[in-house]
Amino acid sequence: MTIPPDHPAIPTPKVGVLLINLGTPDAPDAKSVRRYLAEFLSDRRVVEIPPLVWQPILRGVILTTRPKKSAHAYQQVWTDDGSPLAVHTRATAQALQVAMGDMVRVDWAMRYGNPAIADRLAAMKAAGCNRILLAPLYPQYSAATTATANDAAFAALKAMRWQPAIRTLPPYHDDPAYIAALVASVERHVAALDFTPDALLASFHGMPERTLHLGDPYHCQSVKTVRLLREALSLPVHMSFQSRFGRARWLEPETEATLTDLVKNGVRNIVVITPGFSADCLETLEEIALRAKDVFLAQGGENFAYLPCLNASADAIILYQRLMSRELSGWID
Ligand SMILES: C=CC1=C(C)c2cc3[nH]c(cc4nc(cc5[nH]c(cc1n2)c(C)c5CCC(=O)O)C(CCC(=O)O)=C4C)c(C)c3C=C
Ligand SMILES: [Fe+2]
Ligand SMILES: [Fe+2]
Repeated sequence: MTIPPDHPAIPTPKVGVLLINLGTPDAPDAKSVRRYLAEFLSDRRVVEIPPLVWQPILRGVILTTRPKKSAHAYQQVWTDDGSPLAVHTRATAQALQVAMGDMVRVDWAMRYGNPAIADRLAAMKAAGCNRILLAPLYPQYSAATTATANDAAFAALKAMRWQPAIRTLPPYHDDPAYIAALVASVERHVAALDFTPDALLASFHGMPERTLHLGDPYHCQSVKTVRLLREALSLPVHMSFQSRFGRARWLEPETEATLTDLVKNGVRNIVVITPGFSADCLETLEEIALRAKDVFLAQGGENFAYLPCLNASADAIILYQRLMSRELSGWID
């Protein structure tokens, strides 16, 4: 059949980008934190202990003690608009939507809690998206973050009769656009400080050490990010791993121990960045900007500045536009 000349143009495929972050409680109270931790820590990609062993410990010990303590920590960083992780991720999606224009629909979701990945995928599909790029916002690949975000998306697709076509964003730990965004952000924030730093510490979220021996790329990708930062910055750059959980050995060196060693070695003025986090959250704002700062100053440090994550900054939007446009090649041109 030939298409008559007055046939309406075939509609351009509706392409979507779903930014995915880790997830956060709905409110900074023990009940909401408990619900969030129960979902998060029951994920077998996060805690790789057989459920018959792990669930009694989780239900009997962790979920009876940790929610109250964590809720107190969340209260110290909560904003009028909600949890920082959600606020920054939403702002990033909104700014990226403006940057990418009408050809792409940009949405955001959380792996745990709200907005749920399944709900946002359904909404994108209902809006006509038949090609979707899943973009877990983790520069360094980890099964506990990147893989589980994609798992949740594929589980949602499993229930769809008519699935959209899917692509996933690879890790971008050594992408020149990511390093350039971090360097621009560090230089801008350091120029605005009222002290001159002796060194910079890049603190990454920790992982159990066994994941490194099993061949997971997270540690090596974090080390490469730091090497590239070192080559681009004029400050001495150190690295460490934060947010230990449980009794197993985690990646070393640990952040607070590293800060203590740096003071012993004469560093008095430090800037700390958390390049493994795309958005500020409990782990950066409470653990680093508040608690790690106290440790550094108590050990004899004089000046400590935590520099924010890329969040929804202009540097971040330039980076994400570049990353997403590359992955969308052939879908939008
Ligand atoms: C086994 C435990 C954990 C692993 C493995 C883990 C890996 C991991 N996490 C992030 C990013 C974030 N984690 C956040 C909070 C958080 N992480 C754990 C445990 C593990 N993380 C817990 C128990 C918590 C909750 C808070 C607490 O009770 O201490 C967050 C912040 C969430 C927020 O609401 O602000 C982020 C982000 C990465 C990148 C990662 C592996 C590379
Ligand atoms: Fe974590
Ligand atoms: Fe923490």
